[in-house]
Formats: sequence, structure tokens, C-alpha cells
Amino acid sequence: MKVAALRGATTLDEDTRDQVLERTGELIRAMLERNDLHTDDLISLVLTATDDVRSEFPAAAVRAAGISDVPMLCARELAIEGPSNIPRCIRLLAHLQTDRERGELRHVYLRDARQLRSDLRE
Ligand SMILES: O=C(O)C(=O)C[C@]1(C(=O)O)C=C[C@@H](O)C=C1
Repeated sequence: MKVAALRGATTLDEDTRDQVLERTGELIRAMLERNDLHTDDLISLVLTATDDVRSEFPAAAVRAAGISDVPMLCARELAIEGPSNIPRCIRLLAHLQTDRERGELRHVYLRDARQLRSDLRE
């Protein structure tokens, strides 16, 4: 088993608690499913939100999705002007255990966050 890192991002249509729960849950589930991972493979999660997300911690959404025993940290994304500065964006960095090579992992960018990494395959 190796330690690897997996990225994901998604966006909200509006800053409501329901949307943070729904969209962050959708993101972590897609990251696990697309990489054939189980929650036991997760080591830690770093979640960031842009400054316009204020209704709920993305970590609470991960817990609501059933993942409660993985250490998590939420932080603010940098408000650097440019194409990566998209509104209501939640980013996720997962550290995990896997037998796969780094290049085999599929990073997951959903909804308006797809524009951040248009170089990645779906
Ligand atoms: O991958 C993303 O979510 C991006 O917005 C791109 C990028 C980068 O330049 O690599 C920019 C800001 C984020 O903190 C992480 C990565």
C-alpha cells in the first residue's frame, strides 16, 4: 500500500446549508466511486471553501455523508484574481492508501468546477 493524494472540487448554486451538504456529499462519493475506494482507505481530508461560502463547514457535509472517523480540516481558499477564482467553490484534497500508481487516480471536478481542470479526462 502506498500513500497517495486525490483532488476534487465542486460548486454551489447558492450558499445554503442544504447545498453544502448535498454538493460536498456528491463530491466525496464521486471521488470514492470513480477510484474504487472505500472510506477505510482515507487517511485525512483537507477541504477549502471560497469566502462566499458561509452557511456550513464542508467537513460537516462529509460527516453527514457517513464519514466520521477521518481527520479533517477546513480552510479558506485564497482569493487570487484569475480563472481559478470561481464563486461558491468547495475543494477537497484527500490523502489515502492505495495500491494504484499516481497516474491511475481520477481527480474529480464537478459542475462549474470542471473549468478549473479542463485538461483532465471525465
Ligand atoms: O485545482 C483547483 O481546484 C484549482 O483551482 C487550481 C489550483 C492550482 O493552481 O493548482 C489553484 C488553487 C487551488 O488552491 C488549488 C489548485
